[in-house]
Amino acid sequence: MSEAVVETNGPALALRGVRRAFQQAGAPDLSVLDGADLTIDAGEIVALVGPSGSGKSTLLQIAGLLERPDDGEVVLAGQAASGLGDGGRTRMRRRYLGFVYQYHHLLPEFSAEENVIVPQMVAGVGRKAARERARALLDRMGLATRGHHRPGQLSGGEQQRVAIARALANAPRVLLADEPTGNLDPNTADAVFNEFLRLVREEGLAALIATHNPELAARMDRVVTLREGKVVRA
Ligand SMILES: Nc1ncnc2c1ncn2[C@@H]1O[C@H](COP(=O)(O)OP(=O)(O)OP(=O)(O)O)[C@@H](O)[C@H]1O
Repeated sequence: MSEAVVETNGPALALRGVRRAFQQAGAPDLSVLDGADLTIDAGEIVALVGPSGSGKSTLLQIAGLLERPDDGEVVLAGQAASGLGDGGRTRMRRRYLGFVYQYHHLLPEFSAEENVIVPQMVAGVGRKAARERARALLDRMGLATRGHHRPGQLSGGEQQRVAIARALANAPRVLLADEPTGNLDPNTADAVFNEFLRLVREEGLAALIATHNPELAARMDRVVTLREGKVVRA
């Protein structure tokens, strides 16, 4: 099968019959995802909830093409990922996906602005255009004056704002986030989450956001729950 990335209409992200089990020493395999189905339309923001250990991170890893399911299909921007090799999956990930994690994972030796520039240059964007996009995103996250600071010189909330700007740098089609404000105090989390949602809506992205916080989940377009390995309505 060709590894060329093709664009088609349809849902931004679809998971179909996704299964994933982990081996456990001396015990039967642990089935985490057992036929999970989920479709997210372009521009739709979906909260993913479920108890600790229900498989939210596993589902995000599979949706993000970072892990392969044992069975089932991931379709991103109309293209099924299962037929692709590692190179094709990496290209799809770079072209279509942005990630935000609980911990920011910024490069500590680089400034905030450079942290948003680097992934664009990896994707082939010229330095000048990448800098302009980085400045615009940081500005929209309320960090216009902090672009030259390194992560260690920023507060936790500011670091996470930079991580959000970085995730949006290459204008992904789908944003995947795992407890994006879970590391912040409640007030900061609230403010950062509002800005995050505003930016995702302004950019017209589809998003799947795992959270333990029901108040944050309620601000999204739709809430789905992982229960016994399946995606069900909340
Ligand atoms: N690589 C792995 N090897 C073995 N077991 C794993 C692996 N990754 C996840 N698991 C197990 O799969 C289950 C689901 O884990 P996962 O991290 O996806 O849950 P979660 O819903 O994101 O949990 P939390 O809300 O606590 O972050 C857990 O029981 C976990 O221990």
